[in-house]
Amino acid sequence: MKPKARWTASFRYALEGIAASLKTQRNLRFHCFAAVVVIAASFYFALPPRDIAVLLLTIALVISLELVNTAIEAAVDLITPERHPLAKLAKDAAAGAVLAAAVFAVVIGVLIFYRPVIAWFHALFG
Ligand SMILES: Nc1ncnc2c1ncn2[C@@H]1O[C@H](COP(=O)(O)OP(=O)(O)OP(=O)(O)O)[C@@H](O)[C@H]1O
Repeated sequence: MKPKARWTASFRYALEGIAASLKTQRNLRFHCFAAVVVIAASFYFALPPRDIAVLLLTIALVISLELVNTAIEAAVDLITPERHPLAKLAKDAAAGAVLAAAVFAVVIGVLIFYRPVIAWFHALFG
């Protein structure tokens, strides 16, 4: 395969992975929806580029970990249909990684949006 065709195929497979994960993983759909809301809010509140960059990085981290979590779940299910403590550890640790990133994402969101939202409320309701 030519290098360009190989690159195109890899890109297509990656998009297929994202599409398949979106179809099967409700949490991933929720995180993508939350990401769209956060990005829209960051433009609405005219946040400085550095804050938007931090939010984008945080969103990328959560969504990427959600995709890795999906991959680990699939790999574990492929390896063993039986209950095994290591299978549990793999799935729970992967889910824990998503949870840790999501909790810190909420903290980062509060830190960044706190002032503009308070100012917005003051402007609206005096
Ligand atoms: N093969 C297994 N051996 C031991 N424990 C398992 C195994 N498969 C799943 N579990 C336990 O059950 C939990 C739920 O697993 P499941 O495969 O249903 O994924 P999930 O967390 O429901 O993810 P999702 O709903 O996003 O697919 C895991 O977090 C783990 O604690």
